[in-house]
Amino acid sequence: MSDWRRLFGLLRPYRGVLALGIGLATLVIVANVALMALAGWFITGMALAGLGLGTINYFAPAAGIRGLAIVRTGGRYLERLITHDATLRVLSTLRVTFYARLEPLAPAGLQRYRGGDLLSRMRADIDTLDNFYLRVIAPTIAAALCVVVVNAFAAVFSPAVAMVNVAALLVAGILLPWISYRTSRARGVERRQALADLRATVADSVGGMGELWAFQVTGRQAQRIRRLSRGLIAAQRRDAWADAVVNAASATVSRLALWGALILAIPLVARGVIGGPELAMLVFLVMASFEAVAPLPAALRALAETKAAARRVFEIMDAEPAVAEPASESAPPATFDIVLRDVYFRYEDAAPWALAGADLTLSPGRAIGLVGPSGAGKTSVVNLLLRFWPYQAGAIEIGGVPIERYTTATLRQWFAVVAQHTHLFNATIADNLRIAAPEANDEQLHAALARAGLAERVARMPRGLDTFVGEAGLQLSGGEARRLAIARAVLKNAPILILDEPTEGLDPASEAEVLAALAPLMRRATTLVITHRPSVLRYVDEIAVIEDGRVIEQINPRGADAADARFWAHLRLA
Ligand SMILES: Nc1ncnc2c1ncn2[C@@H]1O[C@H](COP(=O)(O)OP(=O)(O)OP(=O)(O)O)[C@@H](O)[C@H]1O
Repeated sequence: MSDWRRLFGLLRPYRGVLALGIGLATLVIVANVALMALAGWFITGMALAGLGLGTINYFAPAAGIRGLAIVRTGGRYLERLITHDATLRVLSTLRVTFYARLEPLAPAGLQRYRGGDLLSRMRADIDTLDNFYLRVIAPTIAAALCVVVVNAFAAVFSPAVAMVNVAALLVAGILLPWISYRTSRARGVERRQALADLRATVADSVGGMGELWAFQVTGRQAQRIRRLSRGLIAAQRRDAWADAVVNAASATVSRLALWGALILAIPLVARGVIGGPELAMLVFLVMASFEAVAPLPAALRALAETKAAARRVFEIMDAEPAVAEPASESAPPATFDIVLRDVYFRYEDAAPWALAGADLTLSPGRAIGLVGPSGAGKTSVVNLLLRFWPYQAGAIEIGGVPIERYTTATLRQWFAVVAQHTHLFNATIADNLRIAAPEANDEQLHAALARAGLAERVARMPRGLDTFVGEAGLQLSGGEARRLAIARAVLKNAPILILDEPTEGLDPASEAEVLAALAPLMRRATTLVITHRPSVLRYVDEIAVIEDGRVIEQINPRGADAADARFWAHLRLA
């Protein structure tokens, strides 16, 4: 479906209100033209009456002028109120739909977009789409209707004046805007892209400010931002110039139309076909009628910009999630044992295999430690279990059922994950914990913190559970952030527990506390622990060694030889 049809589709539910908005916009312009024409007629009539060249009843026209002024002001107010309200509704629906489509794309489908770029699409591009109705559709239809009404009225007095006026309006309203559109179309795309690049770079720089200072490259980054900013300003300047030229040309055409009307209408007065007041009325009408086409150059330019924004928004909305959801679900498994059988997986088509024939079995109530060198495929196993990515061959089953038979929402309910890099939201400790259990009361939150060994630390904070953790949890130490993540897992109390380096960043005493807290959870769940630490591996029932995407060995860490240092050396833990 073309982008334009989709944009019209978005407006469809509000078509009644939007049509009313166009009706009001037309009424406002017609009232304005009528006001000017009537004023011209009235002043001339009064002047002639004052010279004794006729009589005039000034009550009716004076009342008409007042009435038209009221219609113009009231109509404009109502039109703005109605159309902006409807447009904002369209945009808020679109924003919600966009987010709903964005969410399932994470993380696989969003890898190639920069965070700032996505934000830009969601905010600025969607905002730009309000142009479609407010700056493109409404003014164009209103202009067309006005040109017909106003010139039909002018034709009653002089068809020739009406024809000249229509021709001038077509030049000012269609030909000039079209030339402007042709020249600005490419620039619209270029400017959107320049703006998105600038936003993404600024967002990136703010996020990585610490690194930029540490490596002393703030100057280089500032230069980059300056360069992008200059590019954007240059594009905006070119637009402003194009605007100025079109506006000047349009003003010239309107003055020529005025002269044309005078040249054609004066002989009519001389021949007695129309009176002096009608001449003034026609001239004012011609002059005022250009108000109808004044927004059209901007409308066509907005069209280019709207199209570019719509493409960027629809690109995300059309992207298919990397993993497909099943049409119907299997019943939940009776047990949560997990089997990976000869699994082959790579992140992209041409990329090397991250898992190449991986086999692994996990049983309920038992913990498996997954060890192996960096890049061996440990995190990839977790990515597949959570269905963040689809795998290319082999099978992964939970309780004997292939994981593809469950929706991602159902499947992920069964997992509690303490990831290597847990994201903490810039919110309170309580908010961060309730991600795992939205209904949990404060008592349950305190209990979970106690089990993660964080209760005392939180109790010492003046605002306790309501303490803000800062951007990405920056106001907590690495160890505290990790324990908060563990408290989340405690709260979720899921049948499958994934621990990715759960004690990284903790001193030996805290590590022992956290492991003691995790031990009861591990006994209840099917547990996979990724770690490099022998201290953690002492808590698992089995160690699986993974290398180059394959599990090459499964060993018992509690066997007799585990007392020997050579056993651990053999695992080559970093
Ligand atoms: N998101 C990704 N996109 C593309 N390739 C990836 C991605 N994540 C990992 N890889 C690649 O897949 C391979 C396996 O990575 P994985 O993260 O599973 O290793 P790992 O054993 O967990 O390593 P580490 O111990 O360093 O975390 C690596 O070659 C890595 O470069």
